[in-house]
Formats: sequence, structure tokens, C-alpha cells
Amino acid sequence: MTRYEDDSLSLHTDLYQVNMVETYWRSGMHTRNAVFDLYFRELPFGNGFGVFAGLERVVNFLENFRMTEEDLAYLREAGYGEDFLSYLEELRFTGSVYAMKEGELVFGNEPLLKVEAPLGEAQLIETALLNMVNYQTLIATKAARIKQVTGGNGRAMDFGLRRAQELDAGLWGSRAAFVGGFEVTSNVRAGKVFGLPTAGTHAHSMVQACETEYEAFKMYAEHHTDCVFLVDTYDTLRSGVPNAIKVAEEMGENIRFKGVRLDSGDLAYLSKEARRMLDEAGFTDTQIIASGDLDEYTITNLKSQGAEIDTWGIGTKLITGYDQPALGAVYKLVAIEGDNARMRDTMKIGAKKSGNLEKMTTPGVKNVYRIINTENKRSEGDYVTLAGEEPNEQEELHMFHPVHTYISKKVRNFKAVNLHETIFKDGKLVYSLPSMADIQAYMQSNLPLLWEEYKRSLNPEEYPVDLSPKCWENKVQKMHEIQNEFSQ
Ligand SMILES: Nc1ncnc2c1ncn2[C@@H]1O[C@H](COP(=O)(O)OP(=O)(O)OP(=O)(O)O)[C@@H](O)[C@H]1O
Ligand SMILES: O=P(O)(O)OC[C@H]1O[C@H](OP(=O)(O)OP(=O)(O)O)[C@H](O)[C@@H]1O
Ligand SMILES: O=C(O)c1cccnc1
Repeated sequence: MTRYEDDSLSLHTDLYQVNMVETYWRSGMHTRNAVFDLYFRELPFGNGFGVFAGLERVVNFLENFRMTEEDLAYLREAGYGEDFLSYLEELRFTGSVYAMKEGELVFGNEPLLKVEAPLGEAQLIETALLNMVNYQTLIATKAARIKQVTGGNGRAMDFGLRRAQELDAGLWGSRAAFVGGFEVTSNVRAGKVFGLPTAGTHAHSMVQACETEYEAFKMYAEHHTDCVFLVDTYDTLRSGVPNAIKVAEEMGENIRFKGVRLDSGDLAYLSKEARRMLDEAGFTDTQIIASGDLDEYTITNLKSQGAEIDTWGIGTKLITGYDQPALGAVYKLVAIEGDNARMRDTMKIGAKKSGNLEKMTTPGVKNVYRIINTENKRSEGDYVTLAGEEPNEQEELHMFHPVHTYISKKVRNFKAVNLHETIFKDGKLVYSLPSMADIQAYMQSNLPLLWEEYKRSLNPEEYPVDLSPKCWENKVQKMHEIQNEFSQ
């Protein structure tokens, strides 16, 4: 039982955030303008690209951000003073948010989302934003990775709900799977809440509940027009497929015999045999659905064995991000208003002995552009600039690796597309959330921008995410300033 009844998410944060905000407020720093970047460092699953998801929930969260009476009562109980609670009571999100569109193809070390807000607000929302974007982007990326191997004509179906890490992950995971390209979900609530296409077959329990498998299929067919029969409860080829065919023949035009589902055994062999049997019986349009611990590796392998599988049902390994359960996105302060009311770039160096530039944050208010080659229509890479830079006004771009700077190229004939949409401006929502179908279509329409080398599932090439010379120099200069301060 919960001790409080409301469904406020405003305390969906870590205690240290509240304590920092109290400190800022008591010192009068809470209203200073701050800029935070939200980004991950490394692509998950060894994939060559990521798929951004989580924005819709971030928007809902920020729009509804206010401390309820129960939030305040809890904080009062925890010992916070009435004066600070009065500040929290009035607190709303008044800042600006710039973010990638959901479904955007994304890469390491580029801001997926940028928050410009009074320090107190920007700090208090950090944990929730990371929580939402980390999980949803991880699952959307896993889904896209699986879709890359099922191919255009192999349907991917999300079966994950029962295996997800609790209710929220089940709901938002199904949505993320759709963002990443899954065609359909078994999750009825996700269908209701987000309008996702749903579909389903039946379980072994229905077959077990009847005296015989034939009786179970027949009973289902008598009450449903669209029928997919699960054929592996007893013996797939000797009992399951023949019973499915028998019922379909008996029911004739009264049903649409959509397919059979295989959930165990040698899926390559069984699918080929089932296909042969269905075709011989004249059911050439009937599909074969496979499930049972599938992921991109088993699917690739099954396809290489010539498996006759049309639809892939994927649960556990999709919804839990099984082989990499965390994306590791972070939220870092990159600029803050100083005593003189001017913005000051900030940087975190960290305790790395190696002086690894990669782990250091990139200071400054920045934009991210995708550099599209206007001749071959492919992306040359992403290009992170300082605010105010306008790459489209340049004749030629110098793109170089931000750590191994000798890896460089000059790009002409390009179009630089700003990847950040303005979502909130001074607390006001100025972005209309696209439909789920548009989000998925947007993701798919962007895939041709990437060379195949970035999209292969095994050992893809590293897609360039470069800093503009000004952004890079600013970073190096800031690093030297910090180092000099300590060597004096
Ligand atoms: N031809 C195949 N080649 C490679 N992997 C396969 C093939 N057929 C099935 N698999 C995969 O191998 C694993 C099969 O594991 P296992 O034999 O333990 O379970 P199962 O046959 O699905 O039966 P059960 O559901 O009773 O566990 C699953 O992950 C399945 O997706
Ligand atoms: O294997 P996953 O990728 O996680 O996909 C979800 C699994 O959930 C069901 O099995 P379960 O044993 O839970 O129920 P059942 O009795 O209907 O087979 C289904 O048959 C899949 O095998
Ligand atoms: O509809 C199905 O076949 C289904 C749904 C959830 C999990 N496993 C299978």
C-alpha cells in the first residue's frame, strides 16, 4: 500500500537533487540560468545507431510539474523548512527544452535534449528525465536492431509485457518498441493508451484446458474470425499443424485462417515443414509466427537456415534490453549564469589519469546538426557547434574526430540540418507531439541517410559525431584554464 494517494511524479527524483535545490534557494542561486545537456556516451548493444524515445513522457512530466499537497506533506515530514516548502509549492517548469524528435537516429556524445532553465528547476527534473529517456531510448534502439534483421517483410511483434521490469516498463517499453519499428504489440493497455496496433494468438493453457488440441482450436474458431493456432503444445508436426488444417478446412469461409505459431523446438526445421504442410493443404497465404526467447542473433541464425517464418514474436530480450540493461545517459551542466549576469561555460574533467577527452563534458551552449551530402543524400556525420554558429553559411566544413583529431575530412556540397526542435520556450509548450505512426515513419525515413556500414548489426563502423573547430577549441581552452588553476 502506498502511504500517499496522489499520482504526482514531481518527487520522482533523488534526494540529493532536493538538497542541492534547497542550497541554491537559500543562497539565492536558484534563479540563475543554467544549461544542461542530456546524452549517452556509447551506443548500446554494439549497434551502429540509436533511436531516440522518451520525449512524449518528458513533455507530460514537465507540463504537470508541480508539488502537490502530498508531496509537500512528505517533504515536511522529512524535515524541510516551511520557507523552502513555500518556494517548492510555487515551482513550475518555466524553462526551455530543445530536443531531438522521437524516432531520431542518435549517436554517442551529442545532446539528445538540452534544458535551459533556472538552476533550481533544471536540477530538480534531472533524475526523472534521465529515467525516462534512458529506458525508452534503450528499448527503441533494441527494437530497431531487431527490425534490421527481420527485414522489410518480416513482421516484428512485441510480446514483452509479462517479462518487463514492472508496469511502467511494460507500458512504455511497448511504445518504445513501436518507435524502433515493431509493427504490432500484444499489450492491450499500450493499444488503449497510445493507439498502437495490437494482435494476439492464444496460449498453451487454452489447449491444455480442453480435452484435445483439436477441440481447443475448434472452440476458438467458433468464436473468432481471425485465427492463429498455437501448434506446439503436444507435437507440432504430427498433431498441431494437422489439427489447425483440419479446423480451417471445417470452418471454411467462416474464419480467416491467419496462421500458426511455433513456440518451441527447432524453429527452422519446424517452420519449413509446417510451410510445406500448409501449402499442400492449399493454405499458401497462412503465415508462420515464431516465438520463444528470440532476439536479433537467433533471428539472423534462423534466417540463415532458411526458416519459413513471417512474423517474429519477441518478449524478454526486447523489453528488458537483455544483453545491455542500461543506456547510461547522463545530464551535465554545460553553462551557468555568473555573478556578472553573463553566461559562463562549465566543464567536468573527472579523475581520469589518462586525461581522456572523451569522458570530459563538452562545455557551452551547443547545437547539433546532421550534415547531409547534397549529392549522394547520405549523412557525413553529426556536427556539434556552439550556439550562434551557422554551418549552412560556410562553404566548406572541417569535420574531425574529437579525440583522434588526425581523422578528418573537408565537406562541401552539404546541408546542415539542426536536429533540435524547440519543445518548451520559457515554460510554454510550443511543440505538437506527433502521432505514433508519424514517429515510426520518421525513424524509417531517416535510415537511408546512413551508409550500410553504420547499420550492420555486427561491428558497425563508427558514425562521426564531431565538434566544430570553435566548439573543440572552447573545450580545450576550458580544460587548460581548469588545469592552470590547479597547477598554480
Ligand atoms: N534452428 C534453430 N537454430 C538456432 N536457434 C534455434 C533454432 N530453433 C530454436 N532456436 C532457439 O533456441 C532456443 C531453444 O531453446 P530450448 O530448446 O531450451 O527451448 P524450446 O525448444 O523453445 O523449448 P521450451 O519452450 O520448452 O523451453 C530458443 O532461444 C530458440 O529461439
Ligand atoms: O520468449 P519471449 O521472447 O520472452 O516471448 C514471450 C513468451 O511468452 C509466452 O510464453 P509463456 O511461457 O509465458 O506462456 P505460454 O504458456 O503462453 O507459452 C510466449 O509463448 C513466448 O514464448
Ligand atoms: O499473442 C501471443 O501469441 C502472445 C502474447 C504474449 C506473449 N506471448 C504470446
